[in-house]
Amino acid sequence: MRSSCDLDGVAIVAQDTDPLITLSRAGVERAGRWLVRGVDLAVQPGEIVTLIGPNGSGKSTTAKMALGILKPDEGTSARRRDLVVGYVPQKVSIDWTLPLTVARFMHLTGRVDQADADAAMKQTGIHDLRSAEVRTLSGGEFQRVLLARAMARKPDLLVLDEPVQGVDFSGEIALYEMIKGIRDDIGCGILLISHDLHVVMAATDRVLCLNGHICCQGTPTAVASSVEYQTLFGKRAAATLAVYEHDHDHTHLPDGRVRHSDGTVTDSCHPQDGHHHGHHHGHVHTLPTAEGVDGIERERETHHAR
Ligand SMILES: Nc1ncnc2c1ncn2[C@@H]1O[C@H](COP(=O)(O)OP(=O)(O)OP(=O)(O)O)[C@@H](O)[C@H]1O
Repeated sequence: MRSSCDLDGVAIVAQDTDPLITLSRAGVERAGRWLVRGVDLAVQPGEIVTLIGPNGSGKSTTAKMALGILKPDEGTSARRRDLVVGYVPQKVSIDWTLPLTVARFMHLTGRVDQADADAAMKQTGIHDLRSAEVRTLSGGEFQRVLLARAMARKPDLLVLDEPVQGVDFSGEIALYEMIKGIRDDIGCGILLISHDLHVVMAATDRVLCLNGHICCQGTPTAVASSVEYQTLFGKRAAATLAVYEHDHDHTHLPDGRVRHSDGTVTDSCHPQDGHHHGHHHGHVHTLPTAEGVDGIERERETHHAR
């Protein structure tokens, strides 16, 4: 049984068997423009859902709607009652001139039990860094500190906005292994945001590709058994990474317009676009880049080059 929507347009889900968070046909509009529209999304306990899409495609906006930070202007956003969320945002504002140790940073926002903070620091491998100044940490260490801080809350849902940013390839693999380990240990749901359009965490149950709406969704393909990927990534990486093959029936043009499968061009995506399942290539998102309009295909090359 669900309670009715409150004044914020955010429904509270009463039943423990419902998903942790649910978005139904949800959208956010600013200054007459839909940042995202028509988004259906649910995350169950223990499930890993990865949102992918190019820069500005609405991934963070979607996550913020799911968390209730942003109110949908259309559709609904529902969360389980008393849902505990661990959120690692894309950007963290810190006054780097102030001395701040890792141990203090763990308690900076919100109350966290010391025992939970210690356990989280151990699990993310940063316990030995607890007396270190946050400003001296490497990118990978700082991401692990953010993860530890989110975990110490013992969340039902962990929301990670680009957790592997600023982290090198082996650090990325280590972080993905850690995130999977957290899910296995505490059984929380995980909503992961990534701008890598092709390579996702292998433990991902479902991938949603956003570009102002859900362009396509499905399960990634495991690459662990592929000799080609083992050669490219190494054995450990191939076991941790998977490939997502897109399936779109329309093309996003560099000027923001959309070409549909029947050849017509419209100013924006229709909310009813997408929602396709299955996996095959044969689509192209053309995005403006310094060199021209080669967004996705270029990213694939970049990744293979690593
Ligand atoms: N408050 C706002 N007012 C107007 N436009 C906004 C606002 N917040 C975000 N946007 C715009 O909405 C679009 C989606 O932003 P969002 O941060 O959700 O994208 P994203 O997919 O997470 O991007 P990135 O990969 O670059 O982090 C962008 O074009 C952004 O400029």
